[in-house]
Formats: sequence, C-alpha cells, structure tokens
Amino acid sequence: MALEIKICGLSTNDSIDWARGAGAGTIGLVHFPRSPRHVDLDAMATLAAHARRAAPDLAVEPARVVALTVDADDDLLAAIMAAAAPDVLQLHGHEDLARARAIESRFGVPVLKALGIADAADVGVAREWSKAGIRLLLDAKPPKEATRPGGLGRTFDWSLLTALDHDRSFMLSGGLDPDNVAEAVRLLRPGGVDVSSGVETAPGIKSRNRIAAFVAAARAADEEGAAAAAGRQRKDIEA
Ligand SMILES: O=C(O)c1ccccc1NCC(=O)[C@H](O)[C@H](O)COP(=O)(O)O
Repeated sequence: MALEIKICGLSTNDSIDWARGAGAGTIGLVHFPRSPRHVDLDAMATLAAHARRAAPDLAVEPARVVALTVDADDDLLAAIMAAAAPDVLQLHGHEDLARARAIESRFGVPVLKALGIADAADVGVAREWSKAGIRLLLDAKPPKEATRPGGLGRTFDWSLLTALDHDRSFMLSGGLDPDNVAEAVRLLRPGGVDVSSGVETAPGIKSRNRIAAFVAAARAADEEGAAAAAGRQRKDIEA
C-alpha cells in the first residue's frame, strides 16, 4: 500500500494542479469560515470538479477530494455533498463515534476523524476509534486559545504513536513540512501524511515549490521504508 499524500486547505485551481502534478493523490477543501483557507460551497464545487478533471498535461489520476468541516450539522453536510460530492468527509470538531457512524451511514462516504494527540491518554482514545473501524487523522492538539481546531502548523511528539499497533491505517498530520516529513514517515510508516501550513508561504497561500518538495520527501521515505520491510521479509523467509 503506497503512502497517501494529502495536501489540505487548497483554495485555487492552480494549487490543485501543483498538488496533483507533484503526485499528491488527495486534496482537502476547508469549509470553516474562521479559517484563512475557508472555501464557500460554490468554490468547493468548482475546486472539486477541477481536482477530478482529466489532466493529460499532468499525467496523473483524478485527485481524491476530502471536504473538511467542524461540528457540521446534517443540513450543511447535505449541502456539501450536493455541491461537491466529496469522496471523504473530514470531521475536525468534537464529533463522537456515534455521530461519525451516523454521518457515514447517512451520506454514504467514509469519514476521516481528526483527533488531537498530546499524551498517552489521547493515543488510547485513538486506539478505540481505530478498533471501531473509523479512519483517523492524528494531529497536534490545538492550544486553548486557538481560534480554529487545526491547520495550525503545530507538531507533536510522534513517538507517542509508536504505541499504536496499526496496519498503516492512520494519516499523520500536524506541523509536517518538507524538512521533517521523511523523519516522521521513517519512524511511523503511517498510511498517509497530511499537510497544510508546511507547504505555505503565509496562512492560506500555498507554495508550488514547497508542495513539490513535501511530496518528493514523503514518497522517497516511504519507498525506503517499503524496501527495508521487503528486505526484512526476505531474510525471515531465508532463515
Ligand atoms: O486549515 C484550517 O484552517 C483548519 C480550520 C479548522 C479545522 C481544521 C483546519 N485544518 C486542518 C488541516 O489542514 C490539517 O488537516 C491539519 O490540521 C494539519 O495542518 P497543519 O499543521 O497546518 O499542516
């Protein structure tokens, strides 16, 4: 299973092309008015269509579209589904397990639940969600004074996640950037990595060069990890 790379908080067609051209398979569109990356429903529809357009010039597959909301009610989620038909709904608020399940069943798409990680107790919570079959995006916990619950460019102690027995199912997030993503991938071998601030020059302004550098670094570290795992497997068979 290849590493999923998600570039979040895209708000222009150009930045979607940069992400797709660099080889990121997944893009995130933020619907949260207090965010510098907020896109309204019309913009979300246009961007989602652009992300899925055939792009022989980019020679890549259509991107997977994730719509990010914070404690959205069913009316808002229905409006997002109607406008942009996202492949995944990212829940970045206080949604509990019952709410996440209800959303999956009502809207017929998988959710990606964001959980903030600051200590071993948070890892225990993540374990429970994982056992319940919900895909997780493990992010830094926002400070109390934060005006939004994510997209803050804050990292956390990744070593906490080594206690999480996983099958590459979770997506790692929070303060990743082109310089640190390889180390994180080598340490944890997550199923995916997600970035927003780390590929920007200012909040909400994506950088083509930083996106390209992030994707290249993440991909190379994942391929290195895959080769090492294959080598270990070969040795085990020979032993
Ligand atoms: O991006 C936002 O402004 C935002 C607002 C409200 C909820 C979530 C938000 N962003 C989430 C993300 O972009 C990422 O999934 C994640 O938090 C990592 O962000 P970053 O640390 O900036 O790379």
